[in-house]
Amino acid sequence: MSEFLSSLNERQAAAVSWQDGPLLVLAGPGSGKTTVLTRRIGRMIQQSPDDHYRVLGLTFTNKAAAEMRARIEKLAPGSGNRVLLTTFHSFAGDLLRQHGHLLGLKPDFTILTQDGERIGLLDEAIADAGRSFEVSEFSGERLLPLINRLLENDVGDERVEKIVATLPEERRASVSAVYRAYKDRLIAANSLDFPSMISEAVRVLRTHAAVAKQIRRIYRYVCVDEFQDTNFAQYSLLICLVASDSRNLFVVADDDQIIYQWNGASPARLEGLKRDFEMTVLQLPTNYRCPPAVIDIANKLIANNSTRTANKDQLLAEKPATEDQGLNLYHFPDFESEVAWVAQDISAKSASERERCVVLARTRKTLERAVEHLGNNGVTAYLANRKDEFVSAPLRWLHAALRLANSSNDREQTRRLTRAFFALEGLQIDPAGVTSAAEAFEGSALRSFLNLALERNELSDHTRKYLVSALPQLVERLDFRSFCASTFEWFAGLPDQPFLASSNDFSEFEDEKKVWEALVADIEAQFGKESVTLHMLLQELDLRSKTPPQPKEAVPCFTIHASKGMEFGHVYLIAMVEDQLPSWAAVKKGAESPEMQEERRNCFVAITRTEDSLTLTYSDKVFGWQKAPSRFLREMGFQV
Ligand SMILES: Nc1ncnc2c1ncn2[C@@H]1O[C@H](COP(=O)(O)OP(=O)(O)OP(=O)(O)O)[C@@H](O)[C@H]1O
Repeated sequence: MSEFLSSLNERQAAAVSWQDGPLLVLAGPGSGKTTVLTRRIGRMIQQSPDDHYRVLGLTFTNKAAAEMRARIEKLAPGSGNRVLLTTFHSFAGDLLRQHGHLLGLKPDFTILTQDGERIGLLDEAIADAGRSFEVSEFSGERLLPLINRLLENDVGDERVEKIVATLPEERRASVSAVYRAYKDRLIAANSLDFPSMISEAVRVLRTHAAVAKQIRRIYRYVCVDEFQDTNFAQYSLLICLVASDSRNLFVVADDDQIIYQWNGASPARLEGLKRDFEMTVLQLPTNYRCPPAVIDIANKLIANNSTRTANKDQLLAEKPATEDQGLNLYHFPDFESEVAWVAQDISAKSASERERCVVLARTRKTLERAVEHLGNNGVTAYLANRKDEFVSAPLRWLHAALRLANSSNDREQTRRLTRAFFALEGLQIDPAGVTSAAEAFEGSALRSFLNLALERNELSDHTRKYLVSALPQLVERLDFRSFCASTFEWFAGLPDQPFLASSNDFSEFEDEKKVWEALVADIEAQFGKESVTLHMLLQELDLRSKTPPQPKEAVPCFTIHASKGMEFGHVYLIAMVEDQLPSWAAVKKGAESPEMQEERRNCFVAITRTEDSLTLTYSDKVFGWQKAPSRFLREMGFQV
């Protein structure tokens, strides 16, 4: 038997052996979906040494892409140049760097990562559209969610008015005009936001058949992990990428794990996929992760959702039952005693078992209490905080300098550069002065910054030397690698400033330096070091979270969304009350609402992270409010 099939069950082996045509692997948590996806890619590459086609694997997070790359490299060493494992956004970014000129984009386009920047542009688009809006009702801030939805749903200009049909007629035309103007503004500013990266990539492929044909020739096989999370624009991209004659699309998905409905994911997408690609469906019901008692309550819970795929197989536990079943439910008078107990229970475990624990909850607010109680019991806890931008002054300086080298007189980046410089050197350089000098000086804000800084007598020798040698590396030669190295040397040589070391400007520096190095290494591994240009580096950095890795010995406290795709020895799912899980919003929408079904899937995802034991807790009072036990506890078969 091939090494790619060893220890797999019959259905998993069938999925790994699948060669041509469309296959949907529809399976529950812990059933080996990621395993079969990576093994199939490894097998295909290894068994076709004389072929040149590439396999494209699309994921939602860079973490998942990196993990799959590592797994495939282990299975089929040296396969790197025949596989592209990347996120939808990174793929779209790469496509637009190469072909965006067909839409008027330059390869060094900027990604707008902050809502503030997008709102500013949208306000300008409202003015461009020449509509007389009442500002309070029709501001960029108010319109942004609607624009997001239109972009995420790949709504063409001609369909906008139908989509917003509930608005009065005059407003419909206005939304349509602003939508068009916003997209034009983005292109004119040589920038994109996250949703428009996907929709513009779709536009290139739809309007330029030769480009689509070339991509389909290179990537003869397309695979998607966690397909259930795709929004409509991502699905449209997929349709453009898969050749309609061969339909070599391999998708793994679980409709019971759709928890991004608010981001455009929908149970209907899987139905559309089956219909559009005439997918063969293969189910993998065997669960290798959870104890049988957990599988039992998971099956009972999810059976209450009415929008599931018809005929979906129940999960079957592969693990044998143990005496204690690995399942507990505890009830407390109030939330404080609940989290205090959880913290004590975790702290009483051995160090090695503690490392296998996780605390899960629907909201961060409840997790913050758990972190505090764990700390009181001498246990370090880790509450992941998604970070889209660096916050320490050294990294802010580095990032702003690189961004300015890429878009030479950007006011916002100039402002960030001068603020970071003040934190590092204690010297105030007026950003408006830099911008106006740049306008007179070939447009380079970095060059004008250098000139203005060098005029200042207060500049330390160490910093003067750095600026004189390093900034020209960047401005004249775009040698960002030497610039980064010189910058880190400059940071290391800055005089100790103990009063600053504890301030927010510096406290995260060491962590952020490691994150920077890891991100750059990851980007270079994905694209090949020599191919990474400055604008590519910046765009890819914008697509990646700046969150530092979890300290090894810390107990993670995750929202359910953050725990997706992971597994833990001991799971503590806390605050199992109405208004928490299910959320207040879902309770308001009603028992049969799509929101309530999504909450049930959240609960399903949470409990199926369990490898050995699941502990559910709830209390009568949460944050001072009387709360009823979660309806999901009853649905799982508990008497509450
Ligand atoms: N045939 C098998 N024999 C033994 N263990 C297996 C087998 N298939 C998968 N596993 C194990 O089951 C666990 C879950 O596998 P994997 O992470 O691939 O599942 P998944 O379906 O992607 O899960 P989720 O949907 O929750 O992300 C892993 O620890 C994996 O090693």
